Amino acid sequence: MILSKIRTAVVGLNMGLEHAHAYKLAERSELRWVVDLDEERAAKVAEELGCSYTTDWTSILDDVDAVSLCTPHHLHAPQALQAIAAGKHVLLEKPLANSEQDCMNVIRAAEAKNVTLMLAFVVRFLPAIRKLKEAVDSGQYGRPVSAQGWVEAYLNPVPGTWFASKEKLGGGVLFSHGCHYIDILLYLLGEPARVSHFGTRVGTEWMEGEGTSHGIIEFKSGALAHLVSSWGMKYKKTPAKFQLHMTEGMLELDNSMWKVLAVSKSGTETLYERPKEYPVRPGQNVLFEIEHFLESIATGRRPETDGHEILKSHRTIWAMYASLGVPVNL
Ligand SMILES: NC(=O)C1=CN([C@@H]2O[C@H](COP(=O)(O)OP(=O)(O)OC[C@H]3O[C@@H](n4cnc5c(N)ncnc54)[C@H](OP(=O)(O)O)[C@@H]3O)[C@@H](O)[C@H]2O)C=CC1
Ligand SMILES: O=C1CO[C@H](CO)[C@@H](O)[C@@H]1O
Repeated sequence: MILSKIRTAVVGLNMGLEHAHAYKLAERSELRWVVDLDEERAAKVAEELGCSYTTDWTSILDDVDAVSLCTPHHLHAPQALQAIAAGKHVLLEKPLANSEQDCMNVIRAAEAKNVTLMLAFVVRFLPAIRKLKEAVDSGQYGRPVSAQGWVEAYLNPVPGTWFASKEKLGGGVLFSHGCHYIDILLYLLGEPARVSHFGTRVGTEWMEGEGTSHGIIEFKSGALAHLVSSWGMKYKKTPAKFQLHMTEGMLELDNSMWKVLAVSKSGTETLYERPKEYPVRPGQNVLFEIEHFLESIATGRRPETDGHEILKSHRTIWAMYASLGVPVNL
């Protein structure tokens, strides 16, 4: 079905604030509602963006075509199922759900209702990541040998919240934050073959899941990847976010995620840098994924980060957790 303007709503207004700004920027969307349990917050955002607000997201389903769910992880599956049952297209913040069974339930429900289900893996849609993919696939730099990624941050302790609960978060920092780079690694390097993982709570004892994670993936191609994810690195400032060493060169993503360098026998080349038309403004980073979601709805095409695609990277993480440092065959 081709809709002229897709009527949208955003539920949960912390990360969801970015979605709301992006829906406001996107031509295909008419942002109609913002929803948060905190009425004052919802009212403030609604006033800024010129839409309606409520604290009860289920009351607006008749008035929208699509909804972004930007709520705590343990609510993703039940809320997605409810929105899908009402025939709404869903852009779900990561993760899809905290268990494989819940993931499958959401995927099957969306297929049965013939609605678009997309996972909001914002990093995947950044132009720099597209450029990295193009460079890897071009063959110009040879074959992937070794990738290193760093997802290092410091999270102010929030004990007693859903973030601190392993059950509600669905794991630790790897599942909640490193997941972006597990997705990128699979996107760039293909099918994983074996994984291994260590996690620690040292320095992040306020949370039940691991606050620092070291994971290794061996790909079917033979390439290796090492990902460090952490919410406990108060003083670390990495110059690079991601490096991929190839047989004929090296590709590097900088910490802003808006610059890609290539090093090869012909020297160092900037493959991509943030252009002037992408100023830093609220909603800009997620605009690419929001536009992909709206286009998928309008055209009926499968979104790139649909449930099946994302379940592959969730399974990789679950296998890493199961490995406890010992390689586990996937
Ligand atoms: N891709 C990215 O870069 C990021 C993604 N995220 C993802 O976004 C999602 C939300 O995370 P985050 O924003 O950090 O979480 P927060 O807990 O900070 O914000 C969630 C918001 O949702 C509200 N909320 C909770 N339940 C409901 C409900 N039933 N109806 C309406 N509003 C509700 C909360 O209200 P209240 O506080 O009153 O409970 C809160 O304002 C997660 O899936 C997370 O993984 C988060 C950060 C970055
Ligand atoms: O990328 C991200 C940034 O950090 C958040 C936590 O503060 C994560 O949940 C999120 O996925």
